[in-house]
Amino acid sequence: MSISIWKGLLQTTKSRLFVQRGVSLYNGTHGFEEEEIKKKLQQFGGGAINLSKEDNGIGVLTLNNPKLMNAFTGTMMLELQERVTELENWKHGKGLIVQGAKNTFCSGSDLNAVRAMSSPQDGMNMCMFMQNTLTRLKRLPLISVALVQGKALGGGAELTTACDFRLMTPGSEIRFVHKQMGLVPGWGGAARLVQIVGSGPALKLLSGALKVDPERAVQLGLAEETLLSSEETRSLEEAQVWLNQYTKGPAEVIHAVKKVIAAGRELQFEAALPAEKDIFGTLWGAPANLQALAQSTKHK
Ligand SMILES: CC[C@@H](C(=O)O)C(=O)SCCNC(=O)CCNC(=O)[C@H](O)C(C)(C)COP(=O)(O)OP(=O)(O)OC[C@H]1O[C@@H](n2cnc3c(N)ncnc32)[C@H](O)[C@@H]1OP(=O)(O)O
Repeated sequence: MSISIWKGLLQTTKSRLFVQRGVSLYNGTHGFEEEEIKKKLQQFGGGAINLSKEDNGIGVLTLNNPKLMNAFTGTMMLELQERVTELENWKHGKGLIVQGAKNTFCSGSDLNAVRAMSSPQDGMNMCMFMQNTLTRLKRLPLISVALVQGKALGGGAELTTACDFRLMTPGSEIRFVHKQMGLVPGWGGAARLVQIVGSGPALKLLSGALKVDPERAVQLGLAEETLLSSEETRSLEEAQVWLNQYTKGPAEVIHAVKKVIAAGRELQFEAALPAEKDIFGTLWGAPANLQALAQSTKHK
């Protein structure tokens, strides 16, 4: 078989793998033994990841560990994976808002757990587990927004990059503090930050462990806008109004919109085109398309 045919097969396989639900980045050959990692994370309890799914197709995922500024315990990492699996299977879902409880976002990993999991293998296992989950979160066929109230630090800052957009309240802050801990991002936050703001600004944010306020975040393209209210309930309402602009219409069309954009973002151009074709094919002549054709052709 010629090289070009092999290349074509590889790209088609990649584009098909890309859209499959729940595909893991890592397996045993990387030393990733998921059941072992889950047992380890289970030892570090506290907090919860709550998910409410509204009839309008908007979900609200809340990191709920306010005593520790919504730091991620081991069991919260496990619950986040469970919620992402639930969202992958939410047929009527169209949008997702990720927030923290008690008007602050997330202060990263629970340092009590970090101190107890300080072996290289434990660190790598937690890293691979969270990379898997946050990659699946980013690839959800929903339009996702991180509602940043208060502080988003370390792994919390990385979590904001695993959403499609970020909205920030007055006085809030995103900060990649990793360097100050002798670390770099490990949950995929560096790779995603480069995609969002470019390598130059990303290098400054990481090497300077810079505090990014809403104004600077908007300038960098890291945030869409600064909300009017810093009050917990009101800012969530503002975020829901913002997201509703983009989630009107049938869920299957919103899912397809997110999938073609994700394909363009993550695949080589020659692989993104067949992926887009396959996604287009699921809508052509489908109910939403036929209904639109039966109505007026004028777009308001
Ligand atoms: C891949 C990245 C990942 C990793 O390497 O595993 C990480 O994310 S490492 C963690 C990175 N995050 C941090 O270093 C943030 C540490 N916290 C702070 O800087 C501050 O707490 C704050 C978030 C800026 C808030 O400050 P402040 O408003 O002054 O409140 P307190 O500091 O008093 O915090 C209240 C309470 O919460 C506890 N807390 C806060 N963050 C964490 C955390 N990440 N892990 C565990 N506990 C945390 C803090 O200790 C206080 O508890 P009490 O002292 O018991 O009241």
